[in-house]
Amino acid sequence: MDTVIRINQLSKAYQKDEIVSKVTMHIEKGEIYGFLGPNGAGKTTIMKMILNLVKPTSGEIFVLNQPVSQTSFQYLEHIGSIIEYPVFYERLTAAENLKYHCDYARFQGRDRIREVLETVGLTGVEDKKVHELSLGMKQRLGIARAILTRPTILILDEPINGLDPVGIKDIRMLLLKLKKECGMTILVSSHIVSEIESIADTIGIINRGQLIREVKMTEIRKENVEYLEIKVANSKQAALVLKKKLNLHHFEAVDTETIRVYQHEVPQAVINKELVLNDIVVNSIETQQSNLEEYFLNLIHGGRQHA
Ligand SMILES: Nc1ncnc2c1ncn2[C@@H]1O[C@H](COP(=O)(O)OP(=O)(O)OP(=O)(O)O)[C@@H](O)[C@H]1O
Repeated sequence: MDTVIRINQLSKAYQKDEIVSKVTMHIEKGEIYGFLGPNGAGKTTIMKMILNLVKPTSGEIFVLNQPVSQTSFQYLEHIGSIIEYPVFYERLTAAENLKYHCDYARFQGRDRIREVLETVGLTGVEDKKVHELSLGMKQRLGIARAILTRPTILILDEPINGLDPVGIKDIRMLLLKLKKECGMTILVSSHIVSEIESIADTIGIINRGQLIREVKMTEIRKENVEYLEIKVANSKQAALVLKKKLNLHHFEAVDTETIRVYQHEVPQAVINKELVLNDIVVNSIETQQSNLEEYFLNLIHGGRQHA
């Protein structure tokens, strides 16, 4: 696979404060790269450095195999972006805002305006003034503007921030569509794991300026532990049966009615039968998987999170 954005040992300091520290990242062609980290971790600063809006203190950035330097701007025609939030002429219409962007970018293709509005699901609102649009619509209009000149890379800084569940779903669907139908490479940041988990191909986890993990989602799914969650009338008694009768030892009673079994060698049906034979009421038994949220919190806080 081609690496579209390669970042090597990138650092940024303001005065003596190093807010990005030796970050190395690889964003592959055609993937959605979820850039995850708590507020203030350094995500926006890294995105700004990729876009040549902030000068790195040290390290290297390559976009489409070309090194980014203070004087390189040509590569930016391959990138569409929204950093922080999209800013519009609020009293102009959606279409007028896009038209101005075409002029500004010296892009000859005004018929593309209708096309991008359709892509982002804003057909019919071209004549609405921007201040009349909802936050979710503004975000989608921002994405329409970012893809107007047909860039191959899209960089979005927390595009889901502040949106309601429907707005979040719309953006997720839109990003998947841009990846699938337009072959775009998308770098999208978020501080909320669940917003990105279902669409990302790769996750980069950043905390306090350091990239603590870059991992394919397929790997995370493999790494994440599968366990059997059993709901019983009395988890203490059930634990005794698991230990004494089935010789299991890797399990935990999460509360008085829930047991999680992390060993896989004893089939679910056998566990169920043994509990029932020993007069334990089993209300449900099902396979579960710890999710990215737990994985993320583990990495950020260095330990499993308990409620
Ligand atoms: N120009 C600047 N001068 C000094 N400090 C800055 C500057 N820009 C950012 N910072 C600091 O760098 C740190 C990282 O900020 P950044 O905006 O990159 O984080 P982030 O992960 O995008 O978080 P958020 O989601 O809150 O925007 C913060 O502590 C911020 O206050």
